[in-house]
Amino acid sequence: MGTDRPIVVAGAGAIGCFVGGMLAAADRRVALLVRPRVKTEIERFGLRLTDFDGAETKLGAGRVALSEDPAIFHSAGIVLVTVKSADTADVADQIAQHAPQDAVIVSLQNGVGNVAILNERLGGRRVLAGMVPFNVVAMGEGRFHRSTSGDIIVGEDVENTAAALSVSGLTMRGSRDITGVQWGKLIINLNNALSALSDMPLAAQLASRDWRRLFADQMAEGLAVLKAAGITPASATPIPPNWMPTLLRLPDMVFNAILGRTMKIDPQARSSMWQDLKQGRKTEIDYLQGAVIALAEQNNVNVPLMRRIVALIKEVETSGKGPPRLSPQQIRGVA
Ligand SMILES: NC(=O)C1=CN([C@@H]2O[C@H](COP(=O)(O)OP(=O)(O)OC[C@H]3O[C@@H](n4cnc5c(N)ncnc54)[C@H](OP(=O)(O)O)[C@@H]3O)[C@@H](O)[C@H]2O)C=CC1
Ligand SMILES: CC(C)(CO)C(=O)C(=O)O
Repeated sequence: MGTDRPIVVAGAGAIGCFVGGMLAAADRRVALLVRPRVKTEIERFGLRLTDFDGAETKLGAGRVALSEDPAIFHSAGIVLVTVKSADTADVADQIAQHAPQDAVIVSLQNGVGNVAILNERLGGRRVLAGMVPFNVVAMGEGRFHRSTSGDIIVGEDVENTAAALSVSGLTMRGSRDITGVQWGKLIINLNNALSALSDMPLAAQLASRDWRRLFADQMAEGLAVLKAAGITPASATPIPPNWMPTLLRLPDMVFNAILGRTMKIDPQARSSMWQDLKQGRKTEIDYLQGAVIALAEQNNVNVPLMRRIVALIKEVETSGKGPPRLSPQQIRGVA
């Protein structure tokens, strides 16, 4: 695979620009497959990567290659897939057409279905699942802000791709149970919709016990589905996924003490689904709640809260009016 060949980022948005930018800042050769809007933004402002701990990395536009043309994959050693799940099939076809056969493809996407789509379309190339635990918000003018802590987890492989991609300020670790890690992340991602419907920063939401109880109730539905389906979710933090509903329901003081010890989260954090609604884009709800609901149906488990949340998100997607600022009671349908 060789890290002397470029790392090509397939889809330069919040995650793609942050991860690609951190790799470029560590002198890796990085190329971004970009949309025209993002290309213009980076050409004008360069990249400014800021962090929850106050770290800041600036890169001039020339530090990363930018192209709208998928021919940019032609000499890739590693391709990082960072498009939203609905775009995976299209970008996979572009990679299949242009990337070398020995390029390693790493999905840094949420959800549990992207790797299967990539494998199906990439004609025998090596595809690894990855999990990004932290939140990145596109702030405009070339700034991408990482607002929560955590290391990226990548499926373990003999070539140790995770280590090859680890640089100062951005650690990637290998895991033998990447499928469990992805399911564990999906349970956390069920909250993306609640963040989007509330229009609140994640830290403010987590500070409210009413919101935490709602998070917990939806997660409990999700965990019951995984249990019925025989799936064991794994955690990237010291807190096992199955404990999360109980922890979230704890009184503020106890909850804050535990959260403070396990992760950092700053006031800017907003879920990727909030960013989608804010920009009038379709969300990944079908790939997050949708994947759990499909399993619930196969295993005869009721998930009424999750179904209501999906319906609310779809309403907002259709209206195009952006995050609707609903309260926990409105989301539960009791207000
Ligand atoms: N943001 C976050 O904090 C986190 C996100 N994730 C996951 O990471 C993945 C990426 O999310 P995020 O970075 O937020 O998404 P973004 O929407 O910010 O970025 C994706 C980018 O890819 C572009 N794109 C899509 N298809 C193509 C294509 N064929 N060619 C070129 N560009 C393309 C999109 O353009 P356009 O919009 O014009 O289609 C967009 O600019 C998702 O699965 C998300 O769930 C995981 C952890 C945290
Ligand atoms: C916020 C975070 C990190 C966890 O839900 C995320 O995965 C997202 O925004 O999509």
